[in-house]
Amino acid sequence: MMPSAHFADLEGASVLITGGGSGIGAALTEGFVRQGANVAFVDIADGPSTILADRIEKEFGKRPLYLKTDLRDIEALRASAAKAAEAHGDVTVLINNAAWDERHAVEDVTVEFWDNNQAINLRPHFFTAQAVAPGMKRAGGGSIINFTSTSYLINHPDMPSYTAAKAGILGLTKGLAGKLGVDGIRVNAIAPGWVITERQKELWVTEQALAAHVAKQCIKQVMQPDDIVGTVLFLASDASRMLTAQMLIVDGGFL
Ligand SMILES: NC(=O)c1ccc[n+]([C@@H]2O[C@H](COP(=O)([O-])OP(=O)(O)OC[C@H]3O[C@@H](n4cnc5c(N)ncnc54)[C@H](O)[C@@H]3O)[C@@H](O)[C@H]2O)c1
Repeated sequence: MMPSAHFADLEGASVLITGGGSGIGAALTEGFVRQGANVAFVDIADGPSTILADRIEKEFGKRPLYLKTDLRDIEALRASAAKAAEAHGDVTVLINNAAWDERHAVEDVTVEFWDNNQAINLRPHFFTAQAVAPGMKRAGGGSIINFTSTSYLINHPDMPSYTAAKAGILGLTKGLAGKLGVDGIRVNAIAPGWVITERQKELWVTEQALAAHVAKQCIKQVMQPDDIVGTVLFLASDASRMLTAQMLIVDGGFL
C-alpha cells in the first residue's frame, strides 16, 4: 500500500532514481510522482521501464523521464544525471536504488565477476553523488538516499560480493555525509529486509523460506515494494531536515 502522507516540499522537486524501472525502484518512481515531484530514472530494462512510464502518465498525468543507462558506464551515468537536471532543474533528491543480487558460490567468483558486481552495487553510488552535488549546493541543499540491505547484517551466505558492496554503502554514506553536510546536503542509507518483488518471486522465493522469514518479523506480513516508499519520502523531505549520516532499517522488525 502506498503511504498516505503528503510532503509539500516534494511537489515539483527534481528527483533522480537509479533502477527506477522495476521492483522497489518502480514503487519509488510512482511514489514520488504521487507527491507531485518531477522524476527521472535510469535503468537498462527497456520493457518494464517504458510500461511503467506509460502507466504512470496515464494514471497521474505526469510522465517520469526514463533515461536508458547502464550504470556500469560512468560517462553514460554522468550524461543521464545532466539530462535529468536539464529536464527538471538541479537534482535535489538522488536515490541510489539499482543493484544486482546474483547469488554466487565463493569458489566460482572470478576477478571479472567481482569487479562487475561492484560496478553495479557500489561504484555508481559515489559517481551519481559526485554528479549531482554541485547542483544540490546551488539549490541550497539536497538529499541523497543510498539503498543498502540487511543481508550483510544477518549472515546471508549466498552473495559475499553483494553484501560487501552493501556494507561499503554505509561507509560511503557516512563519508559523503561528513563532506557534503556543509552544503546542506544530507546523505542517508536505507536497509530493507526481504521485499517481495517480481524478481524475488521469479528467482529466490520459496514458500518455506518466505514463511520462515516472515515468522521472524515482528510484523507478520510479507513486505511489498510499496512498504519502502514512505521511509524514502521522509528521508527526501524536509521532515527529516537534521537527519543525516544514518541508516534506517525497514524490515518489519526482523529478530
Ligand atoms: N528486494 C529485496 O528483498 C531487497 C532487500 C534488501 C535490499 N534491497 C535493495 O533495494 C534495492 C532495490 O531492490 P530490488 O529488489 O527492487 O532490485 P531489482 O533487482 O528488482 O531492481 C533493480 C533495478 O535496477 C536495474 N538495474 C540493474 N542493473 C542495472 C544496470 N547495470 N544499469 C542500470 N540499471 C540496472 C534493474 O533493471 C532493475 O530495474 C537494491 O539496492 C537492493 O539491493 C532489496
